[in-house]
Amino acid sequence: MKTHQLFIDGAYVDARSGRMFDKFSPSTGEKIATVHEALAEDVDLAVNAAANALKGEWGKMPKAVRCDLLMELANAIAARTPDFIEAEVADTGHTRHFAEKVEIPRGAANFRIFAEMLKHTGGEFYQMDTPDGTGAANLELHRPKGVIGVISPWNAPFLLMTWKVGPALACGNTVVVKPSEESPATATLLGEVMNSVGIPKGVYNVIHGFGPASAGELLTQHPKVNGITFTGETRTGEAIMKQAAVGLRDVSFELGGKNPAIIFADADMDKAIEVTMRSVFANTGQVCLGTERVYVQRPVFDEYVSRLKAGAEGLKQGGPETPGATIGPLISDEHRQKVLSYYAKARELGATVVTGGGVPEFDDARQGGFFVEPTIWTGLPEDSAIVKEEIFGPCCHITPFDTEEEVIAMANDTTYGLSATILTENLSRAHRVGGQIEAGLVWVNSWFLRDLRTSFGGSKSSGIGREGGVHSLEFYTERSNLCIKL
Ligand SMILES: NC(=O)C1=CN([C@@H]2O[C@H](COP(=O)(O)OP(=O)(O)OC[C@H]3O[C@@H](n4cnc5c(N)ncnc54)[C@H](O)[C@@H]3O)[C@@H](O)[C@H]2O)C=CC1
Ligand SMILES: O=C(O)/C=C/C=C(\O)C(=O)O
Repeated sequence: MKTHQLFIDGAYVDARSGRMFDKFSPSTGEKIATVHEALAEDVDLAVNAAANALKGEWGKMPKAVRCDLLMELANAIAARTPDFIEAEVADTGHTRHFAEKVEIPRGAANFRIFAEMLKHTGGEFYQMDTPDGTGAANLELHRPKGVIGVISPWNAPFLLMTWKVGPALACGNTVVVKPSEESPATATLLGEVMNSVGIPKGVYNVIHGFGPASAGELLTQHPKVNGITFTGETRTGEAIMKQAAVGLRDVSFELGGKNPAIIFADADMDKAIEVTMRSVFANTGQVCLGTERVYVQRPVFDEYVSRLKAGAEGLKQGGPETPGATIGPLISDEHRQKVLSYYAKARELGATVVTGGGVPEFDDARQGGFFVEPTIWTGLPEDSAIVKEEIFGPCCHITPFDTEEEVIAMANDTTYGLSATILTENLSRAHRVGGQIEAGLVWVNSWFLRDLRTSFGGSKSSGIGREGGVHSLEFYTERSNLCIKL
């Protein structure tokens, strides 16, 4: 049984609050860890450690040295890949394949890319004329923002946490990370690796706990936190924004989605199935970028539905302990209840259940886990809760369409605007339709293809701001213009 302490000022410490909570395995339901919960005194210690580190060795470190250190950190994470995989799959129930191929390598890449980018980024310079003819020179300077509060979710814990910590540290900030209460392990383990490569103490701090009236709320309200970055549910984003308003702290939010996939009749059907099998079912549908609404042009509707059904029924359910498993459990019993409430609602609303819709039965340890059946519906109107609300499970609703105009209107008829996927072999159509989709990310003939230099984030209720490439550097620094009269 593991115990996860807090990581503050370069050391693992017990929470002064004296409070602990339990962490359960998503794939068996058994208790796997006890976690120390940070309350006011602990949060204060972590934030003060981060604030002090800005004034010490880290704050004075030349940019090139800092970036080299982060490259070393990326290599050290890669060297500890098996440990990170074990920690991540135990907390999340993810298949080993997903952790090995996607999550942990991206954790290392999230440090490498921003260290490389920062090292080679030049500055902005504007020369201006003045009435006396001597002119002036403007230098746009970038300073670290300060102490960054990182609130991260459980669906891809290491990937999403390092996506924030990587650029924050590359820009010279310090961080206090509050990982989800459902996934404390990899953020905690990272403290050990930070120490092993010599990242100065206080630069990276981890506090555990919940959101309201716990570590999350206390961190985002702390007056010495200068910026807050968050990935999670839209309503939580709204709560954090209110908390951040005191003291006018800057925020960067990546929030929920109800993302469409649009399959045109001219699409390569093998590709359409391959792409949407991933976009609907990868990580058991617990991906903010995932597809929960599929729109299929009428001539290929029946073929698409029957082939996606076959694909869903071919998935093998199981956690990291199950050889050959291709789809894992949901993160918690609470989340399973939420997903199942939508399964029940779909039935009440009269959906055609193409496949799934229930809880699978197992005759082994998986019976205690938080599994639900991969599920496909058709036949519901566009204004039903199933088509409008983020479910965050392995499920989608499929609607037929006839024209481009009709499908663009349906795709955009949502309060969200995170991502979309278009399947077509017609490049002009891809360009025409893709440009009209109100979402931060639109993929054509692919999904989750990520170039880390590009902007990442959502419009409407799916977020505030963009991270990725230079956009991360913009959020994690404070600009000042130095105007020198010549
Ligand atoms: N868009 C996305 O990437 C994600 C969406 N979700 C959605 O959110 C639903 C709820 O899942 P949760 O884990 O409860 O997500 P959440 O958005 O409530 O939690 C994410 C993080 O925010 C923290 N938090 C919660 N309330 C807070 C507050 N007032 N102040 C500061 N921190 C706070 C949590 O402790 C956690 O670290 C899921 O059912 C799913 O639909 C969940 C995770 C990620
Ligand atoms: O690739 C990224 O940077 C972000 C991926 C986001 C998710 O997987 C998510 O929030 O579900």
